[in-house]
Amino acid sequence: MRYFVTGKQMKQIDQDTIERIGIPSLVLVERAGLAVADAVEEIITSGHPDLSARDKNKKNVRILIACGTGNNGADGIVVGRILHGRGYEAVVFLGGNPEHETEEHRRQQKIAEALGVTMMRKTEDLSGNWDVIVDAVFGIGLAREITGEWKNILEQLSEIAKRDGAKVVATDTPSGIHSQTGHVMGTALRADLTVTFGYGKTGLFLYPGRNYAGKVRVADVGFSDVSLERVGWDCKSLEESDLADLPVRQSDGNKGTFGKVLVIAGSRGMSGAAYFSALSAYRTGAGLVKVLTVSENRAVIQTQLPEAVVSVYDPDQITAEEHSTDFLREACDWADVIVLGPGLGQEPYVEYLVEAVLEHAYVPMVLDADGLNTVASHPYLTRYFTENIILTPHMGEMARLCSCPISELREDPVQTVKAYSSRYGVTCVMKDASTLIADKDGTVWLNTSGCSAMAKGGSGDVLTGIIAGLLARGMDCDRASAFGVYLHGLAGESGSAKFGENGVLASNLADEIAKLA
Ligand SMILES: NC(=O)C1=CN([C@@H]2O[C@H](COP(=O)(O)OP(=O)(O)OC[C@H]3O[C@@H](n4cnc5c(N)ncnc54)[C@H](OP(=O)(O)O)[C@@H]3O)[C@@H](O)[C@H]2O)[C@@H](O)CC1
Ligand SMILES: Nc1ncnc2c1ncn2[C@@H]1O[C@H](COP(=O)(O)OP(=O)(O)O)[C@@H](O)[C@H]1O
Ligand SMILES: [K+]
Repeated sequence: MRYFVTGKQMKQIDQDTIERIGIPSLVLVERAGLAVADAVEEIITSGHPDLSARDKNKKNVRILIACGTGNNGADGIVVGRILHGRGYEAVVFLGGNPEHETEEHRRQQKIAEALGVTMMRKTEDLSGNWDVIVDAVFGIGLAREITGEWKNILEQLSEIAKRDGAKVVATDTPSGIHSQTGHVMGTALRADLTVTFGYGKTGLFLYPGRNYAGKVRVADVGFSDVSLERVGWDCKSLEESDLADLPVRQSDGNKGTFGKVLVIAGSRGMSGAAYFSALSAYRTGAGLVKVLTVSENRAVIQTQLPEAVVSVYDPDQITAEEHSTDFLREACDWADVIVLGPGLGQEPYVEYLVEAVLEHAYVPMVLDADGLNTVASHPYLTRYFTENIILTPHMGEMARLCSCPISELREDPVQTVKAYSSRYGVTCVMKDASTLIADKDGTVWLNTSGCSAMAKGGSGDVLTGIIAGLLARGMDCDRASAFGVYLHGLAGESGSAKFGENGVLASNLADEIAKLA
């Protein structure tokens, strides 16, 4: 498990470390600079064939370290000094108003001067045929939109990096990226690698920040989890080692042991969504899957997925009259887990169907797609929400549920998803390129697996089935959601390795999940 923090929380952790624990600020700055210098040297000696060839003559390797006036800049001066000491042609550029420089910054300048490190303050032309540019302009202290001189400098560095083919290594955060939201604050410098200190910053894993950060490495520079516990964190994130926590399949289990999933999905002319959800629930390990759909879909589902039990209804018989939905009550009583919504459509009968299921279901339920759209257009249905419900909206559906534009949801996505789930006491999976999951207790999980291969029709239906399969295997709503999203992303990555990022189909995701879950 990894923990991500906001810039504000990281500042408090800095403070706690310095003031309560007693590690001097300058020691942290030294270790931060060392971690970046090591990363730069790794790129020089291994990552780049041209550079490793010239490694024999390190003086020919040209490194520009661009420093701001805060402690991010202080880290940068340390990077310059260490690389200078190791024999590289390291040039430290000091930008901004010297009067704003921090104490650590000034101390590091003195040390660098004493060791003969090349430092310059010119801003008009930073060209220099650089092999590596180290970005130490702004870290977690970035407080507002970047304008004026700094905007020019960052844009210049961007151009130079492109022109020279230089690798860019960001110190703590790519300058210009907001460490909490991932927003570009006026302009930002795109990195190949970001070496961030202590804990991942949420903004490095949310788009567009995730694109600017490149590969992210979290370096241990001396912070302790004691401070993290005192200060708190923003969100957590699963990693591969957490998969060991997936429920073990009992060797003496039967299909009842592994749970019965009821998939209420599909409409006239729309059977695919029901199929993908049902298939994925089976592929994730559910014992028995029943599809409840319109009569027209019976033949096609039975042919595509003979392993599923198929039960059908005539939509014309579903009305506001209570007894018209009695069959749904019986179906709900049978299930251990319910999936409600994929491909249901928006005809008027769907409102009665969704209401009846929400009212009569007492087991964990994944509410997706048209189930969500129905709730969005009939908000009174939220009165049936319980802690057993997982909502899986993509950003468009979330915008409908919250009655606000997507741009507003993205202003602070972690707060958006957290506010929704705590308002309604549900688990909310807000699907995006970086999916966020919030549980009713206010914990937010940020997913880092997956790739753009998953941006394709049917992919969301597969996720719904995966979460249902994990619920059927006995996981609780929060963990089934977080693990389901993580596994779904891993399936996307392994599907993409096989079929290429353009060629993956939803059915491939369902197949890949079989090996992962
Ligand atoms: N001991 C520690 O504290 C440790 C800190 N560490 C490192 O320090 C970093 C945090 O340092 P920090 O707090 O000094 O902030 P930083 O990111 O350098 O930026 C602040 C400067 O930028 C300026 N500024 C901000 N926004 C601006 C804008 N839009 N446009 C223009 N200027 C703007 C702001 O100016 P001001 O607002 O004062 O005018 C100020 O001068 C952290 O990311 C990590 O790298 C590690 O070494 C571990 C130990
Ligand atoms: N660029 C991306 N990177 C990672 N995951 C993505 C990306 N684009 C989409 N996804 C994932 O793919 C799924 C798409 O779901 P959804 O939009 O509901 O699809 P559908 O309705 O077609 O089934 C979501 O889980 C989403 O997080
Ligand atoms: K930076």
